[in-house]
Amino acid sequence: MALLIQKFGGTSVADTERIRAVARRIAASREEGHELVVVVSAMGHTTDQLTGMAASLCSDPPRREMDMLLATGEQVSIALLSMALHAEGVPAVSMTGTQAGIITESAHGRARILEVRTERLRRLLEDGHVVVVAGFQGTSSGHAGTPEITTLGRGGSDTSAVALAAALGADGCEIYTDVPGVLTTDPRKVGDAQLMESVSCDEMLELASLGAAVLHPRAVEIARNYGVPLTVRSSWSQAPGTRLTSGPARPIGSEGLELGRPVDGAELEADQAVLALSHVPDRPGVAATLFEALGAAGLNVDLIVQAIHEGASNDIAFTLAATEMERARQVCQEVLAAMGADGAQLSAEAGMAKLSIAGAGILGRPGVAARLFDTMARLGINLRLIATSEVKVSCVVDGQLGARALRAAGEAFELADQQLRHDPPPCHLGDPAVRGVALDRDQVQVSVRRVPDRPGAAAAICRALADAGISLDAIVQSERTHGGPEDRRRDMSFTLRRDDRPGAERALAPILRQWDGACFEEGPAIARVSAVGAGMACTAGTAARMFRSLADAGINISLIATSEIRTSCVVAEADGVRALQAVHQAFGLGGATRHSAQGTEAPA
Ligand SMILES: Nc1ncnc2c1ncn2[C@@H]1O[C@H](COP(=O)(O)OP(=O)(O)O)[C@@H](O)[C@H]1O
Ligand SMILES: N[C@@H](CC(=O)OP(=O)(O)O)C(=O)O
Repeated sequence: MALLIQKFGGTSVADTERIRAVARRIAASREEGHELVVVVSAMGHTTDQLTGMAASLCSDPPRREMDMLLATGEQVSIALLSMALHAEGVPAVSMTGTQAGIITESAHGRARILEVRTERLRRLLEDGHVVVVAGFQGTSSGHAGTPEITTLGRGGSDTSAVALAAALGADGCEIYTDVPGVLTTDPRKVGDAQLMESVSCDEMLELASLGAAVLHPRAVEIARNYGVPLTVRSSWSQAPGTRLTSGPARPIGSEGLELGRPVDGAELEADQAVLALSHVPDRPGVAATLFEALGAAGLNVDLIVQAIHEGASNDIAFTLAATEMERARQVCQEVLAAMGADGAQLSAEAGMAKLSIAGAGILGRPGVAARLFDTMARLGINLRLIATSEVKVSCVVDGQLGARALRAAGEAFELADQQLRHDPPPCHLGDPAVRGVALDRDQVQVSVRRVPDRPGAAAAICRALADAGISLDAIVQSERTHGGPEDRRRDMSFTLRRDDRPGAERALAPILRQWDGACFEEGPAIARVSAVGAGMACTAGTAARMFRSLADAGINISLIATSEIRTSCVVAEADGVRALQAVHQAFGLGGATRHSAQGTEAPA
């Protein structure tokens, strides 16, 4: 007999017929002897409909009232499912998040779970009940100690389910949805997407936060932190679905279930070089040609960043081992000459070091990157290049300052000596370079022009955004500079969530006023296509293959950002789905089996 948490998403409980089918499935699990806690979402697109109703009445509804409204969606499904279970002869009790003991922060609309008080759930389980819990919601103790209904943010029922599994020490958490499991990409957009039997939590964290809606990244983070056995399966079949694999678990600390220490370790990779090209022509195929040539010369590139800048030409920078710098410089020169890129400039700097902090708690906490950059700024260390992902933040700094930078990062994140590593071993050869690809159309690209090129500038931008609760992705500094040595400026581009754009402009206004001539600039509508795989860092040529597939489809790349296990390209919004299809095909991810989603896409 096992204790299982089963979560059924909105599509699986979209109407009473489906609720009945879910009840039968739960009854069958119980027949097998399992103890069950069931988490459900609101029926179908209820949450979108409620949000639409609120918007029709008020342009900026109070967050407290939004939580009060949205929490009703899940309350309908728990009651109906419990009734359907009674009809199947299963003793079931429905519980709101509050009744189930889900205690959260007081941040309305995006609350993190602090703890789950499991006494009542355990008593009901001992009495033989199936407990049906409303996902996506909890309760805070409020400012004056008064309990308030909170919601966890869109897609939050996955988070509720995995948090309950962690707190109850369940034997497994099963996410039932409208697809057979985690596929190589969204089957609604790519017809031949294939099922993955297993995927690591690190890879899933990236995929989920880059657009794979099948699992919420916060749920993956909890599963990874506490070692919850997690599977994703279809509500309509008995097939085993996808198993998530994670490293060793850690005990639930006193700091809050979702708020544990965000950073697990820091590492420094010495002897790096930065190659930088500026004023490169902005047309499809440039990045592909360059990185193919580097790959053909046997050069393994690590981080890559690229963005379009003033004059509609590109700046591209990448890092690799310093021992390979001269050969890389030669290859770049040859490629630029062959392209006839007369106005392009090339620079190469050895003696650099890459400092990285890693931890599943970085996800959704923009303050973590900001704290790292603040720490560097206080030491007067300039950031040559920045790469961010959901589980890692890296920056390239002057190699002579590397050891100091690592120590300071260790102090800032309260890391013990054994959590600080010099020159970490390379990744495991044999991991697939690309497991899956994802498309995110919820992002916008923005630029901040004429940022002072001195320590602390990137930190100030990240800090201002972090204080406003805004996460940045893909931060790219231009290679070209404006102004003389006294007042040298660079442009910075980044992507952020579409909803956050107005808030970002407001948050940055005070600092931009201090930097004479600096300004905020919105880019065109974009889509971000990303490839993710644990073997990416040790498989030469992966990025080049992605760039080539886009070039062959005639798609221009306006921004490139990589981290260890992913490469993201920003393209025009209209090219998004075609870009996803091209990249999926380029890595041979398609197959003969057809998997389709049962639900309908959420209304725009
Ligand atoms: N890599 C992927 N694998 C599987 N499904 C994906 C992937 N990327 C996006 N999806 C989409 O996620 C959807 C499931 O998530 P969601 O609609 O939130 O389900 P639920 O209603 O069960 O919560 C699928 O219908 C599919 O279109
Ligand atoms: N009902 C909430 C929570 C949720 O997780 O839903 P689903 O499991 O259907 O993605 C939402 O729509 O955001």
